[in-house]
Amino acid sequence: MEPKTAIPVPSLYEWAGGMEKFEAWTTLFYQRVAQDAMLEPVFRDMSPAHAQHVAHFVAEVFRGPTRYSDSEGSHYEMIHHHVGKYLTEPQRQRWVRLIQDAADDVGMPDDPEFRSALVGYLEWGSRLAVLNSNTDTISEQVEAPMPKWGWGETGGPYIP
Ligand code: HEM
Repeated sequence: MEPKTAIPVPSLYEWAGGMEKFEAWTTLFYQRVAQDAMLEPVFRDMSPAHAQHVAHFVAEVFRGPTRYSDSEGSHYEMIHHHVGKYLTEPQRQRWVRLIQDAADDVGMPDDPEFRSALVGYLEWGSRLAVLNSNTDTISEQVEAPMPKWGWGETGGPYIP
């Protein structure tokens, strides 16, 4: 019997379609945020580079290139952007809803394994953002490493 060849498991970044896909996703999302009655006031003063920075941050967490931490920020700085913003649970839920709709509309992979990992990350990250926003101090170390996210319990995409 032929031994099974091990197929390397792609990173979430690779499976999603690379940086262009992340940038298209967050660009569409923040265009919609700017038109959303609940979230527009929260993001009214965001920088023109905001959508790109969030794309590069999540791409790096999903094991893509280290563009965010090389030149745009760090995990500590990302947390710092949320501190003292006093975000609410309804705002978080709206953020999660809109970013998932944008994932559908830019054609992010919709297989169960990828979406399980994506939703898990968005729930985790958005809840931390709300927690951090409701304090005025950061307990995280300045040199804290970027988080890393993987496939979780499913272990990888379904490859027949
Ligand atoms: C996985 C979840 C999240 C990630 C990865 C994330 C990431 C980021 C990053 C990278 C920045 C800095 C952007 C820049 O450099 O311009 C930022 C800023 C910010 N985020 Fe988040 N964020 C998340 C969740 C949320 C949620 C749920 C909210 C609100 C409901 C929120 C509100 C904000 C605000 C208000 C800023 C500052 C905008 C400004 O510059 O005025 N974030 N976030």
